[in-house]
Amino acid sequence: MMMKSIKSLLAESPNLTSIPSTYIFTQNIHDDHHHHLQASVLEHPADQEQIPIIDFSLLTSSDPLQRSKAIKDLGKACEDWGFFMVINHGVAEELMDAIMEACRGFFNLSEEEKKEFEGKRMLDPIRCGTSFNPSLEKVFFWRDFLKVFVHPQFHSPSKPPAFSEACLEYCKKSQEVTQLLLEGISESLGLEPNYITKAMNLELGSQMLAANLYPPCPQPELAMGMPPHSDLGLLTTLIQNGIDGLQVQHNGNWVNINVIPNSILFNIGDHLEILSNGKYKSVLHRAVVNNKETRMSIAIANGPALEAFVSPAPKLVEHENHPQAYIGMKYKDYYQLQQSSKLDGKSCLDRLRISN
Ligand SMILES: O=C(O)CCC(=O)C(=O)O
Ligand SMILES: [Fe+2]
Repeated sequence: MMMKSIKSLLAESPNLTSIPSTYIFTQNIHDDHHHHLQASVLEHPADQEQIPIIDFSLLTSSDPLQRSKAIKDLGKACEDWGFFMVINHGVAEELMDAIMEACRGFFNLSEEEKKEFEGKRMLDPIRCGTSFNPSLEKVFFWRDFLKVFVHPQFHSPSKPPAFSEACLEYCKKSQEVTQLLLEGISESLGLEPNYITKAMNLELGSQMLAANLYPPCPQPELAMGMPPHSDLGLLTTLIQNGIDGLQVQHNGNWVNINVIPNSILFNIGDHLEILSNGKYKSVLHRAVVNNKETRMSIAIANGPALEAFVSPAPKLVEHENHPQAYIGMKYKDYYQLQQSSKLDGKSCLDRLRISN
């Protein structure tokens, strides 16, 4: 049976003042960062570092000097942070609003209607639920989700009616940006611009859209929207509904991400870490919750083809200085491993590390 969503939990107890004990995230109780989580999210300390901003229009510039500088900046952002905010990306604001509204519409369906999209198996193309993997978790996350495979085959829930068109269009447009970023990243690694596209067989690339809903939580300092994790795939695309809550780990600190309206966030996934032989690392990030407004985010995990075998690019493996640091694995096997495990830091990628 499907576990109760956060949405229905709140619908049944609209005056909830304390969260059920199964949502109390005690793992970090002695962690200062977590203790002061809420305060730091609301205060937005001005002196806090921020992730790099990439101006996409420079990356597509016809001026070779400007373009090569943009590629250098992109490489630096990947190396230093693994997370960056892209502006001037050309994806229309209306389109970003439309997909956000479509996802909100989905979450607003009745529990009965959503049942149809519950999805039981890992590779079911449409799957909605709550937390991450409730059957394995002792503590649940304050999050409902919808996951949809949108490439190479496009799938979409049939409800709400506007979902399919908004989703198709948004995925298509954001994919154009992702593709050019991956070409720039390829170049920044000293590889042919189309190396990643070819080696990962991106024509059949696996793209999974994950919509996250974080309703207001009466005790936000005790709960977690999404625990520290890295993403699978090459590059994740992330947008939100104007409400902050994402934190990224940088030099051992949790940094609040203040998202510039209408920008798109990107972050390095585990498979780019493998492909780059560890030069670009996937980054730990988490989502915190608040007690005022419903936060939504929409991620697209842009991965290799399910059948692609992912291992470090031979050009980036050097026996003396950069020995091969990860064993290769088929993307499909990694996907199934990750989705059927607990979401726990970089534990999945750790299994592929070679200790040199
Ligand atoms: O909600 C967020 O900002 C983060 C979501 C996320 O990390 C994910 O969907 O993988
Ligand atoms: Fe993530």
